Amino acid sequence: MSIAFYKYQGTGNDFVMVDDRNLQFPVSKELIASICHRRFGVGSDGLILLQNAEGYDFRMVYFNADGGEGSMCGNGGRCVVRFANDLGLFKDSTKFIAVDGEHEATVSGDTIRLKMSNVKGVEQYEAYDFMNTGSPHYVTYVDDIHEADVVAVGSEIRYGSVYGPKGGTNVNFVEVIEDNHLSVRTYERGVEDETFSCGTGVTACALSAHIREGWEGPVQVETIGGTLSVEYQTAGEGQFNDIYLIGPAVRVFEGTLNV
Ligand SMILES: N[C@H](CCC[C@H](N)C(=O)O)C(=O)O
Repeated sequence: MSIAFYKYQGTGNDFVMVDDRNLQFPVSKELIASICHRRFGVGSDGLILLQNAEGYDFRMVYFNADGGEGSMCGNGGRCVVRFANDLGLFKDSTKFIAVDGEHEATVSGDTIRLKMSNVKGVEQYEAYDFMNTGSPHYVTYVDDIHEADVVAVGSEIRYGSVYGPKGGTNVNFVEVIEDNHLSVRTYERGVEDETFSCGTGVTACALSAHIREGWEGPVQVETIGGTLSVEYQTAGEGQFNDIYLIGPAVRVFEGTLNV
């Protein structure tokens, strides 16, 4: 069968997007992994199905590049908002449902402002912070982000004895540039590689830095693929509400999958 697809990217985190409102997409781990493969397929960090959802403008169903259904994806969320806007499903602001619950978003020119799930707690250790921003994130600090061995150290932690048995974690490396300004590189589980940007990861790093540095925010975050901004309200120790991930998301090309 032939399926129309669209390729989107948000700060270099790229996704194959399918309008699946007719629920025709033949979901299988192997098929999705082959579509996301950068040699044998379209090539992307993940695949997103846009489906109908009662009471919402749409549902976001996100799969990692390995074909497994992932937890929340912040950049994918921003990209699917752009896709829904391109499809004419809403004009300026939208409410949709994803694996971690309800999300609101607004579109203003190039910029997508996505409301993230509340963060209910941050585990703090000497060497790192750990929290769930829709996906699990390990946040560790380095002096020079360019020197970080993201894949080697990231995969060690992702598969290690603490997080490996719990389903793994994404691993973020943070360099503090100045007040309210970070540089972040991320090893993503499910992609099992460094990606150019990770939205839920960038969010976790901004909140971690708020706790460690006492900043007021918003926090600007540099990634390999561009700049994101994170706004938030504090809501008690290690708790945050009204978290927004803000940045660009664009359609790159479209085509047909023969599956
Ligand atoms: N790239 C995504 C994160 C995907 C999460 C995924 N790697 C997992 O934990 O299953 C983002 O922008 O937030």
